[in-house]
Amino acid sequence: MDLSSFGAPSINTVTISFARHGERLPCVDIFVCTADPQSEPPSLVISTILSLMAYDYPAKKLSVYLSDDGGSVFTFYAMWEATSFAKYWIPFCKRYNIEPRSPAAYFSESDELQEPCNPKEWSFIKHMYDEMTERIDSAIMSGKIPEQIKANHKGFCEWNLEINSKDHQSIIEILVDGKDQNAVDNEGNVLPTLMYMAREKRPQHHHNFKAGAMNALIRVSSVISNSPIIMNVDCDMYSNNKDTIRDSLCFFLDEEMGHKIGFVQYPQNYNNITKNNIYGNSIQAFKKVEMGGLDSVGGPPYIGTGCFHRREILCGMIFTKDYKVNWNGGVKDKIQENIVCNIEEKAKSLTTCAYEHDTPWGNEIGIKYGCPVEDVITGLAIHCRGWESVYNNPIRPAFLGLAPSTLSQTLLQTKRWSEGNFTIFLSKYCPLMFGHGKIKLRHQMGYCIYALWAPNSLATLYYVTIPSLTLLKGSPLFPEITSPWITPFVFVFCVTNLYNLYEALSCGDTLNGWWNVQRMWMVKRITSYLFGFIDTLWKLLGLSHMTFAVSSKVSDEHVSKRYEQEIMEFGSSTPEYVIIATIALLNLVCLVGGLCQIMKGSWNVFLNGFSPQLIICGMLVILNIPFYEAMFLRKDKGRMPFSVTLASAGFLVLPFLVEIMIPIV
Ligand SMILES: O=c1ccn([C@@H]2O[C@H](COP(=O)(O)OP(=O)(O)O[C@H]3O[C@H](CO)[C@@H](O)[C@H](O)[C@H]3O)[C@@H](O)[C@H]2O)c(=O)[nH]1
Ligand SMILES: [Mn+2]
Repeated sequence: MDLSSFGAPSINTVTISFARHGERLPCVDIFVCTADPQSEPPSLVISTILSLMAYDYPAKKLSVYLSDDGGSVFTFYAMWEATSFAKYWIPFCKRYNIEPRSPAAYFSESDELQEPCNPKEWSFIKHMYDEMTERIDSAIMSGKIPEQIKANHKGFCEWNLEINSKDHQSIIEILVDGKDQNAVDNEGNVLPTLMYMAREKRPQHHHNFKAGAMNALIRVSSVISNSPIIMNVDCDMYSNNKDTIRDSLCFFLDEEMGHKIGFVQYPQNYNNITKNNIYGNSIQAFKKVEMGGLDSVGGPPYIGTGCFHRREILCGMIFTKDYKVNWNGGVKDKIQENIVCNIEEKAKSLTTCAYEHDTPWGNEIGIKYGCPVEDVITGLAIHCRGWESVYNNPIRPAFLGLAPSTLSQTLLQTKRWSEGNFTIFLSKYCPLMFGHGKIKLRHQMGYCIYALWAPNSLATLYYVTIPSLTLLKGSPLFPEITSPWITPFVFVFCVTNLYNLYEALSCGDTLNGWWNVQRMWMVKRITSYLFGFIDTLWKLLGLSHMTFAVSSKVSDEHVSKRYEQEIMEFGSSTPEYVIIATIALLNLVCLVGGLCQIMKGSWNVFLNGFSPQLIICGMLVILNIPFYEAMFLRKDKGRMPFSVTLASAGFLVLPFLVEIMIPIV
């Protein structure tokens, strides 16, 4: 997508400003968040960290910060290991100009030596990497870290017996101090600053999930590097392109328009999407067309990862026409303060549970609290303060991460997002309750549409049940094709779907992939959006509190195998599956019943107007094929649990019982 057609600065003008800045290039702080060593394994986290440390950007201007909400000694240990490995990895990457710079991704992409590396060196680095991951994994397996390793860093002392992820003091450890003359790689080049943070957690204090972690990082980094640009990624989103920092700065440094730009957002790309996108997690048209198109109306929303912000705008600054940037942050502070311990102590005091009490943090300053999509609502607030944003979608993806790889994880993630979007919608009308009254209607329009997911989920339920029932019972509860208003409806339905199909195919999706996305939309509407809606109402009534279920980035061997083969994963019983199975069975039973009636000749399908029912029901049955397989044909562990099939068969009988008692006329 050519951004310039939407009014964004073109790369040409920006390359010029880049050349002009030279040594005066701004410092950049990189934030990485992790929350749970089980769903986000430490070796995954450090691969991301290493890819970020190896950016093609002056190392003395780069600082990488990890926030660990899991407060895990294993994550800290992995970070300590990564510090030593970085001394070999970074010069290796730079010497041979390799991509991607996440060691996990690099070695899994190329199990064999790649040109132009020196074979000996390549094997040496690979061996070193394998040994490191083995040490980390075996420490995790055994549940403890060898004493001789612990003796190497004072940081390990922070973890005593009483510590757990929900109850611990602030832990701040500077692993590589960029100001230290001795912090160099094995070729004597400066290393980027590297820091580990686990903010204080106490059971009686709410910690505001990722938003709280990001805000703690903003404060901590302000006393360490205080760079004017902040980039953030989720712990699975490794850098896949060594030039991303330079590319992004081009937008901020643009002489004509740069001063208006608050943040530069990259798409969320995944490296684990199957050929036909079985869970519909990657929608190319959304990434290529819709997000890009938003550049013409002030820019895309902030989507939580793969984003560069000005520090000032994250701290609440309002845009003014004569806004002037000070690009000097970062370097100056590095020279001023030099005693690591002092800085660590100061940083700790900024990450206590009580620090934010009675302050504007989480509202006017920093990432906003109280919304499960803290990213989107924060981005909207930034737009409301007058800033624009830019979407950049280079051909070589800037970041690659992990999409949910089971059905339940996908539905859980969608539920969180639907709750979040619904909360944004409500925040307009209940500002007191959510404290985000400043969102303007214009910025909100899109979210009104999201909010309609609740009625939408009900409408979907209607369209997946009533046509079938009508077909079976022969009573027109579902409008017939002959009624005057249904014709335009059918026309609109067909045209939008055909256009949608065309767009998907032209953006690189497969036909099968498009079909899978349709199935997932249906499933998400009758489960995630429905439950998301109910949960948001619960919260509104004060009956429950906000949660943030971290999506798992690992699955066991058999589960991943099925994922690669594009076999849907069920396995355990959940209410969502009962809904899915009930609807699927209902469609099947009704289609069979309807067809039997036709065979018996009791009504002429094409003359008395039941053909739309037949078509819709038939399509739904085809859409539901993987669910029938999961219920009746599959033998593997990921099949639909028998209890779910039984429960849905029970629910299926209900409408027929109702009919016996109150006959449908
Ligand atoms: O208490 C928490 C919970 C989560 N996280 C981190 O937040 C990130 C996103 O969590 P994940 O489970 O991967 O959620 P996704 O649905 O994949 O995340 C998308 O949606 C979120 C909002 O719902 C955004 O915050 C993310 O940036 C965006 O990638 C991960 O790095 C987590 O480690 C924390 O740091 N603390
Ligand atoms: Mn994620």
